[in-house]
Amino acid sequence: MSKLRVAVIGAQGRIGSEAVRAVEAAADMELVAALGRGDKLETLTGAGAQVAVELTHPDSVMDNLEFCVAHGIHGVVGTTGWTEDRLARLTGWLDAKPGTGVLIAPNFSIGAVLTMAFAQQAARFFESVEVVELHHPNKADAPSGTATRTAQLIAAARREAGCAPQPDATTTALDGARGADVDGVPVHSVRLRGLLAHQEVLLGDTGETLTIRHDSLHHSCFMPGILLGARRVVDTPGLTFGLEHFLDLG
Ligand SMILES: NC(=O)C1=CN([C@@H]2O[C@H](COP(=O)(O)OP(=O)(O)OC[C@H]3O[C@@H](n4cnc5c(N)ncnc54)[C@H](OP(=O)(O)O)[C@@H]3O)[C@@H](O)[C@H]2O)C=CC1
Ligand SMILES: O=C(O)C1=N[C@H](C(=O)O)C[C@H](O)C1
Repeated sequence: MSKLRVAVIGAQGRIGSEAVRAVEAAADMELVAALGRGDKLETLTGAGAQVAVELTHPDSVMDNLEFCVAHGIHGVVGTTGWTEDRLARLTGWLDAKPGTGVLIAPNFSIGAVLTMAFAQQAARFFESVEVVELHHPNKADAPSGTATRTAQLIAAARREAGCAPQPDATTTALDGARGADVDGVPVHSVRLRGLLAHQEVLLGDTGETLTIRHDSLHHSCFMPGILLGARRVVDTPGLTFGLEHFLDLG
C-alpha cells in the first residue's frame, strides 16, 4: 500500500519539529515537505502532499489553510486562535472544494481530550465551575485554545441542563482578576517558565469540590493525535472540530 504523503508547516517550531520526527517514524507515512517561515507554499503542491499538518501561529494559519484547501490538500491543524469568523471563512473554502477535509484540534493529547469530555459530563452537577490553564511564557494566545474549547463545552452542557448562572458576589475587582469570560465560564491564564501545557477544571458545590487536572509534560504527547488525524482526515471531507470525533469515547 502506498504511504500517505504528509507535509509539516511550522516544521522548526516546538511542536512542529516533534511532528516532523513523528511523521518520519510512522511506517505508513512519508514526510514530503517541512516548511518554515518564508518557505513557499507551492512546495506542498510540488511535493504532492496529500495532508498538511499546520503548526504555526494564529497570524499565519489562515493563509496556509486557504492555499491548502484551494489545492485539495487536507489539513490537520493544531494552531490556535479560532474565532467564529475564522471558522466561517474556512468553511466557505471547504464548501468550494468538496472532498477536502480539515481537522482542527484544540488539543491533540488524549488526556486533554478526556479532560474536556469529563468536564462536559460533570458541568451540570456543580453550581460553580472555573478553568485555569497554565503554559510556557512563549505562548502567543490567551486563553489557550484548549481552555476556550473546554469552557465552551462546559457552558453548552450547563445551558442544555438548564443550570442557573454561577454565583459570584464580586462588585469591585481589578481588571482581569476574575479571568476571561468564555460563555459565562471564568478562564484564568498563567504563563510561567518551566511549564509546558496544563489545565485544571475546578467544580464546586455545597461542601465539595472536584478538580480535573491534565499535564502535558513533553510535546510527544501530541503526536499520536496528529498521526491519527492525518490518517482519518483524508476520508473525512469538510470541517471536523476536535480530535474527539476521531476517537471512540463511547
Ligand atoms: N493543538 C495542539 O495539541 C497543540 C497546539 N499548539 C499550537 O501550535 C502553534 C505552534 O506552537 P509552538 O510550536 O509552541 O510555536 P513555535 O513558535 O515554537 O513554532 C511555530 C513555528 O511556525 C513558524 N511559522 C510561523 N508562521 C509561519 C508560516 N507562515 N509558515 C511556516 N512557518 C511559520 C514559526 O517561525 P518563527 O519562529 O520564525 O516565527 C515557528 O518556527 C500554537 O498556536 C500553539 O498554541 C501547540 C501544542 C499543541
Ligand atoms: O501553545 C501551546 O503550547 C499549546 N497550545 C494549545 C492550546 O492553546 O490549547 C494546546 C496545548 O495547550 C499546548
